[in-house]
Amino acid sequence: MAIDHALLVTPSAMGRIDAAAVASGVDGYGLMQAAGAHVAACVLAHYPDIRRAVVLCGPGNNGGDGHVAARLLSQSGVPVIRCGVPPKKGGDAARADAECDLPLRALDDWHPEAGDVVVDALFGAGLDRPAGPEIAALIDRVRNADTPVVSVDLPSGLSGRTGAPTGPCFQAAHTVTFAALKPGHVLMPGRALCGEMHLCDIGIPARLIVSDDPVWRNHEELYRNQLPTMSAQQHKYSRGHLVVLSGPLISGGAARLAAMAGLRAGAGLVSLATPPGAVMAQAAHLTAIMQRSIGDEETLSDWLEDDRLSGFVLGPGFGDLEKARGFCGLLAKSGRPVVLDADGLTAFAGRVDDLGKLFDGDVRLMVTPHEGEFRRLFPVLAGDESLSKVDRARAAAQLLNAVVIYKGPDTVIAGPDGRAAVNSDAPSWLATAGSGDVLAGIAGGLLAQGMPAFEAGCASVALHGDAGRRAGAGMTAEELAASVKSLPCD
Ligand SMILES: NC(=O)C1=CN([C@@H]2O[C@H](COP(=O)(O)OP(=O)(O)OC[C@H]3O[C@@H](n4cnc5c(N)ncnc54)[C@H](OP(=O)(O)O)[C@@H]3O)[C@@H](O)[C@H]2O)[C@@H](O)CC1
Ligand SMILES: Nc1ncnc2c1ncn2[C@@H]1O[C@H](COP(=O)(O)OP(=O)(O)O)[C@@H](O)[C@H]1O
Ligand SMILES: [K+]
Repeated sequence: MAIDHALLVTPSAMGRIDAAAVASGVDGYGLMQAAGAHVAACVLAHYPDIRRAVVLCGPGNNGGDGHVAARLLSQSGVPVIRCGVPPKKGGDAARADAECDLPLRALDDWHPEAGDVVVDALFGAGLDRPAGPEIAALIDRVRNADTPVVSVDLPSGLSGRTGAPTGPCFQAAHTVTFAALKPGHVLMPGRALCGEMHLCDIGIPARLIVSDDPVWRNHEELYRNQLPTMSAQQHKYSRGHLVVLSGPLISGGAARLAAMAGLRAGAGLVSLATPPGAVMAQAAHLTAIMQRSIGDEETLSDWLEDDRLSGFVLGPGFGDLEKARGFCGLLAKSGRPVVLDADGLTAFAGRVDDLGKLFDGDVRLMVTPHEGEFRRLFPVLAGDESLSKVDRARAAAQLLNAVVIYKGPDTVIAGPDGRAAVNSDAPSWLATAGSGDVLAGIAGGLLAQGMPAFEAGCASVALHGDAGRRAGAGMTAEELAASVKSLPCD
């Protein structure tokens, strides 16, 4: 069976999929056997020098997978100790426990030795509250002994829905999960707590692995059909004219980075709208990028009469928050797509309702907050610990009628219609000054070419990561902007 690596399924949806598989005739105990076998195989493959497997089993089906793994590891010749709590009666886990003839010791009946590998089968999808003191002490003991951990489905203590620990949590070296990744495997800090991920097929039919609330890993199929294409009939104006609103003399570099990235993302023309006092300084740095002196709302209004201007980036290095609000109002009224980033976002801290009202109708606002900017704009959402990053981005997208690119190592792209994607494979060296300006420019470049906002958001984040990989570790934002690759030809 081909696994859909792009679909993220919440633990509760996974429970329904599991039930549907069993209802359709799949043997539930067979699924547990397959799950346990994958776990045992992972241990054997990654720890060939293992001296002893310490399998920690919880009361539910996660523990059931552990009982199977313990039996198979033992049959492979690995010394195994099995610790845990007795399984709930009557289910698959109880059967797996009965079929394993290793004694089930108490949870604390284990003293770390060199060569131990822990198999963490305490809690998976069923975790619904913080682990109690006994589990907390065990997690501490494993951590202090520096024993490697292979977690079954999820590191025990981690919420598969939010990616946040509910209390004490294992740090796994490997996590073996089944049928589909869960949001907690890709959202931070969950992704880091999982270690290396292994997604395994246990025989649940692909047609059943669906979700009524899908979240995707960011991947090409989400946006490929909407990417701008190039053909012989085109001229530069038909490829869009992106305008980046530039700030004062001292901070013009951010707008230049965005402009260069927009050009490389395929906009036919890119102009900086520069305050008069900064025009000469900018001119010294520009070649392909054009410039227009725009000092106030009146000159901007006049320029907006040119309906070939097809997209705007407002915020990088912009500085003047009041002016940013005024400019944003004019851009909104122009009916064209706008990317708000950095100072363009801070300008609306405490005023998100005003921002939402500016952009009603078709979705043409994109906002690109990092964690701090998100917190400034949406303090209530940011402070609600029951919400995942995906939930927060979706709620923000609805409040603003915008596509939200909520940045970080686990960038979430969300639309007001509820569509959401998580990008978790960007290189960590994107965390460098000016990198966000480049992302805003890519997004502006794609929107200026007429790409719909959600797809443009997903594509921008992917192109940004690709550019980072191409530029390599140690890159600067200038090199990142220069590494943005223009789009495929048709
Ligand atoms: N999806 C699939 O297709 C397949 C899934 N499989 C496996 O099944 C796993 C899900 O199994 P599961 O539903 O039995 O949940 P699991 O995580 O074992 O928790 C069990 C119980 O623990 C309890 N509990 C919760 N939190 C607690 C806490 N902090 N401290 C103490 N107790 C706590 C709570 O019970 P309660 O005490 O509330 O009665 C809960 O119900 C999944 O992760 C995967 O490994 C495979 O077998 C193959 C097929
Ligand atoms: N650890 C990380 N791994 C991958 N990408 C990251 C990481 N940290 C930051 N990024 C990305 O780098 C960019 C930084 O943007 P931002 O914080 O706005 O920086 P700046 O304001 O300096 O341009 C964002 O696209 C973000 O998603
Ligand atoms: K686990």
